[in-house]
Amino acid sequence: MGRPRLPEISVISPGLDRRPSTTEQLQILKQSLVRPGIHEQENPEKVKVYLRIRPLTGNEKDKGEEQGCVLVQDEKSLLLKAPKDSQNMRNAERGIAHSMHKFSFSKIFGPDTTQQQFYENTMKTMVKDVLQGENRLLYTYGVTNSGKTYTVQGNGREAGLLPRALASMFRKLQGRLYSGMDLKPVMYQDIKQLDALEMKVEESRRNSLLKEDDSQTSRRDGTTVWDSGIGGLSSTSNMATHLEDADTVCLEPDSLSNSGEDELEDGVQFSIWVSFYEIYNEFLYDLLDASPSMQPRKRVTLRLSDDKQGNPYVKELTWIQVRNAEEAWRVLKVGRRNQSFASTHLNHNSSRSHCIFSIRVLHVHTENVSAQAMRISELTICDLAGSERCKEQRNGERMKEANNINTSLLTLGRCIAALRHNQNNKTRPPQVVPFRDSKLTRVLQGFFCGKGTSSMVVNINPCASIYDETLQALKFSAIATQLVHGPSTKTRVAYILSLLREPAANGNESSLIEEEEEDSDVEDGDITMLNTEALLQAIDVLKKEVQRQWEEKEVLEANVREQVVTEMTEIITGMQDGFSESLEAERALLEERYEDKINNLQKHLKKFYSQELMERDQEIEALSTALEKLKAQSSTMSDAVCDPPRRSQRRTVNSEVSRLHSELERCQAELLSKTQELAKVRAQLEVPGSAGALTNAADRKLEEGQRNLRQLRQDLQRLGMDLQSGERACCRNTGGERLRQALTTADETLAKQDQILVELQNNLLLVRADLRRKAESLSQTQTMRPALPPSGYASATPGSCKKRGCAAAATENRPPEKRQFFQNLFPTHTPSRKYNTRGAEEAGTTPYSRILRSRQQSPPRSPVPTPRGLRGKY
Ligand SMILES: Nc1ncnc2c1ncn2[C@@H]1O[C@H](COP(=O)(O)OP(=O)(O)OP(=O)(O)O)[C@@H](O)[C@H]1O
Repeated sequence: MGRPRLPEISVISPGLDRRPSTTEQLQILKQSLVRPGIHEQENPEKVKVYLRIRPLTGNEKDKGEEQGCVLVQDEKSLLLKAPKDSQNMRNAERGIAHSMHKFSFSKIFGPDTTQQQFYENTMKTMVKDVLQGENRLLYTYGVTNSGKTYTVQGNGREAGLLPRALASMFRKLQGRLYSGMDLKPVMYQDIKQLDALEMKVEESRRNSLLKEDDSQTSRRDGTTVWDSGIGGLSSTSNMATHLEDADTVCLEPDSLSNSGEDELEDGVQFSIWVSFYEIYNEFLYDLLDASPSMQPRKRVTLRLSDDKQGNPYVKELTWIQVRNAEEAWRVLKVGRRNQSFASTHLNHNSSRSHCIFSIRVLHVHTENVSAQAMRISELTICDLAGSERCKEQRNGERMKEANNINTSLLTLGRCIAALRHNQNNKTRPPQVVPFRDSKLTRVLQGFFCGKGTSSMVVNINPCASIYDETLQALKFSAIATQLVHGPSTKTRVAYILSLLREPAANGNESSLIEEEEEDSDVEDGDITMLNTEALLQAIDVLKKEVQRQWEEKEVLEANVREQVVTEMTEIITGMQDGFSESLEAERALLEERYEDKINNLQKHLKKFYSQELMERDQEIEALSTALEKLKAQSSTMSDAVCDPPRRSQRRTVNSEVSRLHSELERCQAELLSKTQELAKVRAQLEVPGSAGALTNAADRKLEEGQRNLRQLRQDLQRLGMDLQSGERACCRNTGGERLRQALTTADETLAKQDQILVELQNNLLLVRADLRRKAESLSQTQTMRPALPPSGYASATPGSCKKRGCAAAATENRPPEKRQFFQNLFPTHTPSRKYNTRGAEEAGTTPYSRILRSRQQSPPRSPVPTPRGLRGKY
């Protein structure tokens, strides 16, 4: 079953709507007693969180970004509705998130709000408070491209909060400015009395900075390259920023209408000093430390330090005394040029650093100009870098920046959450506020620890495509809306002491720290006032606290891991589904495409073959008509013309065939006679006494036989040719099956003759081998019989041997010659060869072979070779 359904709307910041607790009510009462009139304000101690919605650009509207996901319900409530393509909507569909979120703010400013209206409703009071000696911080928070820089610095003649604040401040201080330069703010909030030389240095620093502004203004198109000093990477600041459009701030008259004369303390003059620095990749850079050189140079990083009271301050930060709003504006412009900008996928001129512009006001009593008698107040405006999803960054440097930005913003969020926890849970041990975990929170720490108050401006961009990021930013700000400006937050020592006083926490009923000590120096950080035992116990308590926090973090980590795994699994499942869907679609598409192809092919083949069939039918038809015609012609000619010549031809063939047969028989007879002669010779050879003579005779006979054989072969060849010509003649005159059959028969006969010849040849070979044996035995006999007359034998034996050798050589050479002859005669006719292989078995069975065998008994006949031409022809 699915998860339990969540309510449709989540109310993220209930803090604004809840009634203040009794303690808070008491505090408010106390405050109202100290500062009369404050009770009239609504929740005066609550941290102000303003929301500003920027208008959509024409381009964004064209892209369909306007989907009504940001709805202003009234001046304090905002409703976010997840657009359909957002991750939030997907989560809502799975039942793990809400699709609508309601947020409450101190005040909401819609897209139509002008810069002046925004200033009047936010910063105007802060300027007044600062001039009355208070410390104020305003910081902007939001996704990149949501309008933070526009809100703080402005755009062209649409001056933002900062120039307006400067202008307003100088307007209020008209006639009340301290002209001397001998007092300078240093460290956290101290004042230093300068000597003549130092004053000179300060003077020249200011002048060189203002001169630089002049020179930069004159070459506005150039680009300064700064070496950020981090990994040798440079950050380039484009001078043609939107601030450059306005050399002077254009402020509407009514915003300056109020002179602050009546609000300012009597007998006090004011000296205004400004500083401008940025936190880029967790390094601090002085933006007013500009030298006139145009060469790229390594920027010097600033260090953070703590004063004696543990208040953090930026060491060696440049402070410039400004005498009017214009000078302040020029200083701001110089600093702005040195700021780290880069083009992100959302904002082509995105601030990649947190920039902090501070105005310190020295309240100088005209009667007593010593540093000790001074008061100092500060207005700090912080333009935070935009939070952006790291995965959107395609560039390594941008990714690193985004990481650092997100880390410091996360730390800020943790600090705010811890502060809220401490404020809301007064009975429980307080949490350590992790100010030290990032540079940003460290430099802003004072404003969160009761040394001043802070206000937050949340900028949002109503584009549907960045809805998820906007939602995160608003959730972040929702925590801040629950903060109240409490008294000074406890220092670490005070925190330890609070742990020691907590009997339930350390299990020790008798607290080691006496209540009386609470307001003593210990509370302010002097830990040496404690005795050793107390310190040891403090260590134990701290160990336990560390252990507790460790366990808490482990649980948190496990939860986060589980959430990440769940989310990743969902993403992977989503991806899998997507892939299988696209695979299915692809398969369907391919199937469809191939089906189409097959159909096409079938159609074409069908067409092709039907055409082919048609053509064949036509051909058959034409051939049958031609055949019919031929038949008709042949039938008409059969009786009258064809008969006599056919009969005569047949006669000619028959006579030719019989002639050939007789010739063949003659050859065979001759061969037989030779064989007989050979046999006789063999018989003679068997008589040892007359061996030499017999061998000679046999040799002679053999020679003769060879000659005859050659003659026979020639005859056979001739006969073949004759037969071929006879066949040709037959073919010319007779067409028809019968002639072909006759020729085939003749062919077969000839093949058989051929076989017989082969057999004869084999016989001859045997005879020769026999003769050779005889000759050897004869030569042996001769060696054994020395009495024989040497002349006859000596002349006869070698000669005969020689002859025999020659004859043997000649006979050995014959078969291949003969084979060659037959092969030449029937080069391609396989049936004859087949016949040769099968001849042995068929010779005894076919009637013709029987005849042949009988012929071998009778006088030999000459074999008839098969004419090559005829074989080729048929
Ligand atoms: N209220 C507004 N009215 C008109 N234009 C605005 C408003 N707010 C912002 N813009 C315009 O929107 C664009 C982005 O604004 P801006 O540079 O101030 O965003 P950002 O939040 O500072 O971005 P980043 O964090 O990346 O620096 C600018 O062109 C700016 O002029």
